[in-house]
Amino acid sequence: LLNKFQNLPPSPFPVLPIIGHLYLFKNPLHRCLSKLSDRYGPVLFLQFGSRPVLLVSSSSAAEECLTKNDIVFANRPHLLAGKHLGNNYTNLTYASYGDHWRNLRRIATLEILSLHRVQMLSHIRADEVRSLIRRLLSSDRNQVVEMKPLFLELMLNNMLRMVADKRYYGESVEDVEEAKKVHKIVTDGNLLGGTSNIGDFLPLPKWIFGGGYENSLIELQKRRVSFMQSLIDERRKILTSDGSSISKEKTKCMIDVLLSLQESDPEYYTDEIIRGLMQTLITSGTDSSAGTMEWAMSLLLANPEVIKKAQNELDHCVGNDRLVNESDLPKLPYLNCIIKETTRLYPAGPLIPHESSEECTVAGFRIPRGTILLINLWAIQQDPKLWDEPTRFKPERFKESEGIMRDGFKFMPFGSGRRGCPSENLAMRMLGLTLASLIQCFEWELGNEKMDMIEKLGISLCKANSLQAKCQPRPIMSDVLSRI
Ligand code: HEM
Repeated sequence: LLNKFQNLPPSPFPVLPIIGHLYLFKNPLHRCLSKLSDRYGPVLFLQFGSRPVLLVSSSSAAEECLTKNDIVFANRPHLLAGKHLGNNYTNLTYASYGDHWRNLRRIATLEILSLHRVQMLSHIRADEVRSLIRRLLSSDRNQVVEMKPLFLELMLNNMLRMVADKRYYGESVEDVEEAKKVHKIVTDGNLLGGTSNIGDFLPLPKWIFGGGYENSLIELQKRRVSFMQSLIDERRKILTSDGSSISKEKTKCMIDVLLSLQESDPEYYTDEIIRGLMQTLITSGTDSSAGTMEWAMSLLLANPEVIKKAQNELDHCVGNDRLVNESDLPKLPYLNCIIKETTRLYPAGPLIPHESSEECTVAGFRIPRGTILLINLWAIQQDPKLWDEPTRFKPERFKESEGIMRDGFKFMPFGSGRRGCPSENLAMRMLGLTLASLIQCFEWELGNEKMDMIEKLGISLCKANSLQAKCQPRPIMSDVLSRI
């Protein structure tokens, strides 16, 4: 009644004192919130403890938020993780909309993730995929391979080589102790960054809730800062060893580019800014891409006819006398449909978080300033009103669509608007090349009798239990495989 009077969107009843609607929530949150929307409507007003939340689960309301109200909703919610891991909300992912965020976003898109630079570093991705293939070739034919760590290490090597020209996993890693340290920094980051912290929503003293969590964040951030700084120092030493200035021609990785910018504008491009950008790319880039790879392979193993079709496409368009490469990807529309269908069912960011900086209206309702917006992308991408057999894995449904990873506001795994993912191009290359290579080179089967598709929502939407698979080199590719 009160909501109606204030023209707020409907709310499930009752709203309890202090905890609000928190009593309704279970993991995984995107599924639970989707059920609430089915029951109470696609535009809901919730109380996460003391914080007001607008939950949007229809494509038309999402469109309104990300077009007409895109600037109003271009902030991120301030949560404890962003305070510590996001360097007091100053990192690209966590920063509020404004000049600072715009600058970081410009540097990321123009200097680091531009088409040109991503293209220039394609040899890194090709190298790392070859290294993964060698690891799979060296495993015993009947051995069950756990895929999750392989994908995580692949994506980490990709990102760390792009960022710092260093690899930490797999073959030819010199310092094993250092590699272990890096692994721990990343996995702790995924764990803590993805933990929901009740203390963010309840106005209770820290010593009751969240004290231990906050201490872990602070301790992790110390380790991260010291690791990132050591990489910067190392690159600075290499680049300036001949006493000359850092010209653009000398730059091999992202830190180099940022250090060359630091030479011309030391006040803005401080080491702190460089560390923040490094950290953002490594944390946003690895878990999301590795998780999506694992979902894609799981769906393929559960649907062997789809692998066959993709193999036919590869044999036809690329052949069997060389490995697939990134420039083949536009010629592989069925592979593209597989990636789309994977990210439809398992979007890495199933609940996209924004926050309103002023009052606005959505679906005719009044949305107060400071409201957290959660767009339930997972629910929208499986909305039975928009999708035929929404829960089925059917890559063919994207047959008529073009290469782009968007279909209005009903399919947008990389988000949309100002805060949309700046790295779609890089992610699609990493996913496309890895998946294509695994399909081209191996026959796959499940490693255990039955596969589960249980979801776990951490920093991104991951498979709770690692995919177990068996693979055999395809005889038709034996010549190529003997040379890599
Ligand atoms: C399968 C892979 C990926 C998916 C599905 C994905 C998806 C997303 C989504 C849904 C968002 C939020 C959009 C919004 O708030 O409206 C996002 C933001 C972001 N992504 Fe990605 N992403 C992927 C890979 C990557 C990679 C590889 C990088 C970097 C190397 C990256 C960097 C970022 C950053 C920095 C943001 C925050 C941008 C901002 O707040 O301005 N992502 N991504």
